[in-house]
Amino acid sequence: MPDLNLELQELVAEMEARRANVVAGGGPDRAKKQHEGGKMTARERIEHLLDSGSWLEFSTFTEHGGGPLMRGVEAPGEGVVTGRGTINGRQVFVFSQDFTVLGGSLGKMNAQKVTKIMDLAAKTGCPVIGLNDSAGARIQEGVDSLSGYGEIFYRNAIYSGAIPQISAILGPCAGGAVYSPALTDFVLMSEGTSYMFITGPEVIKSVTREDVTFDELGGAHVHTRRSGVAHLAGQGDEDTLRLVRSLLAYLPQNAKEKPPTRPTSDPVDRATPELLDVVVPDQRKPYAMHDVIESLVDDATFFEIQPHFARNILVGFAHLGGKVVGIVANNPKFMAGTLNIDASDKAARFIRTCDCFNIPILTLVDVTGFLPGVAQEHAGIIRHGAKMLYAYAEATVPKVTLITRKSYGGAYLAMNSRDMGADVVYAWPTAAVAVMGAEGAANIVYRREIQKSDNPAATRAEKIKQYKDTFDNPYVAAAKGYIDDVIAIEDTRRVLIQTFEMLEHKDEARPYKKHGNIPL
Ligand SMILES: CC(C)(COP(=O)(O)OP(=O)(O)OC[C@H]1O[C@@H](n2cnc3c(N)ncnc32)[C@H](O)[C@@H]1OP(=O)(O)O)[C@@H](O)C(=O)NCCC(=O)NCCSC(=O)CC(=O)O
Repeated sequence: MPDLNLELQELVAEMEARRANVVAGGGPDRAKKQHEGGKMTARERIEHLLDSGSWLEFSTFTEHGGGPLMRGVEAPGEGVVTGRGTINGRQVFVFSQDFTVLGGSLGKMNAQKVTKIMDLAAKTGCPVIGLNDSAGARIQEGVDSLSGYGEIFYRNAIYSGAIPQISAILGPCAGGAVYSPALTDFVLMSEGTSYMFITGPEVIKSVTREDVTFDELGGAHVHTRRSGVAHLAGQGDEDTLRLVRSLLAYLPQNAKEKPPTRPTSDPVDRATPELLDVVVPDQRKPYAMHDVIESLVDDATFFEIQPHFARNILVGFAHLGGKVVGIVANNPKFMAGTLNIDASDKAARFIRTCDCFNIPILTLVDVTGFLPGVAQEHAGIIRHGAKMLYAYAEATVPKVTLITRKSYGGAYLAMNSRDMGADVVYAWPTAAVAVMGAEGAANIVYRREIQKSDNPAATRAEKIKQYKDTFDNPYVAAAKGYIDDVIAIEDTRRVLIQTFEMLEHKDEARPYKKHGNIPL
């Protein structure tokens, strides 16, 4: 009879030895290289991201998918660490690519580890967070690795809108690999240590002869400012992971739930007299829309998304009376708050994100119109601007619009006017709703009269005043029911909170369709 106890001890020891081998990943030298490059290892990142003690790992003993070029190759953990944990007590699923193992490259079994936790996340209705640090498709595994990407992209698309998907880019993310993050709801990058591109500097040099560094081509600075590919950037791994935790606090677990509430001691009826000094009636004086938002929301806390991209429009999350709202606001400080292609894309995407995840939308309007110009027209502002209209109309979450000052022309509609589906529209006494500004309007409508006049300048001034007196106010629109009420600036927080409360159980049906066809 063998000694059962001894046999069991040996089995346990074997499991522990195997596990230790996997946990060591590519070994201390490669881990050291990660640290020297200013990066954490895959497991250190998980520890920083999740609540302490909440980690439950899966697929620890998965091995690589084989093939002639993989004979004799060891890949402990298969280059990715996968499992579940909690963030502020709420369950999330995580995959963390391990650059110390074959450069975190993605092969067949690596992809299987990832898709397993994606499927579990979908079945249990929880967010998925991907920590990306990978050299891309595993060259030795050929088409199997491409297929692996396909399996992940497919799920990214299928689960889109069902559960939140967040990507943190903490190292290389190149070639086909970029499309998984691009298909998720939010992309966060780490400043200085991460990059994303379809083809790298060497290929670009050989094809187009352009000289560009990794960072200039696809670093966090470029993607959060110019391309709009990334939504937020942190200063290094720790900061980026902190941002992921913060972002999650504004999102529900899945499309069937509402975002968590956040208790606040900020009174729901707090008056905001400070806004009387911010929004002055002189239409030419810009003001900081950030100041307006911070005055209105709980604890002056606005979690801005894409703060450096298309700064003419602001989007982000905040709480009103403890409940999450998504805010879309023109920013008169930048390009006079006009709407252009990038602003339309940014806003439309954000509106749809809010709608997917049951987040009511507050729209703050101060807009003179779409940005005029040949470049914008030729680049398709019609197609892009249409996305905003579509996204607002499509959204069934509570939608409240507040016109702070100007709201002119097509942009009036694109900023969620009543006709475009706003549930309630408010205006401040400083608001003006018109087809265009008084100067432009007078020049067109009274051109002949001005030309014929003995004193064209005086006639022009008189006509401008006439137009202003008629339309430069909220009352024409209010009289026709396009504005539900003109409200006191200092009373706005209370009014907004009560209005969103009123809309809390809004239920709006749409006609049967397979899915809509948003202009792209
Ligand atoms: C990402 C890098 C810039 C990182 O450079 P570093 O100097 O930091 O690291 P490194 O080159 O020493 O790589 C670390 C370890 O990962 C291995 N390694 C790197 N890239 C790999 C890959 N794609 N497949 C398999 N192994 C790979 C290296 O051999 C090395 O192993 P060891 O530690 O044992 O020495 C570089 O590795 C690189 O350019 N890799 C190739 C990227 C690429 O072309 N991927 C395929 C994309 S095609 C694709 O995704 C499909 C598409 O584009 O559509």
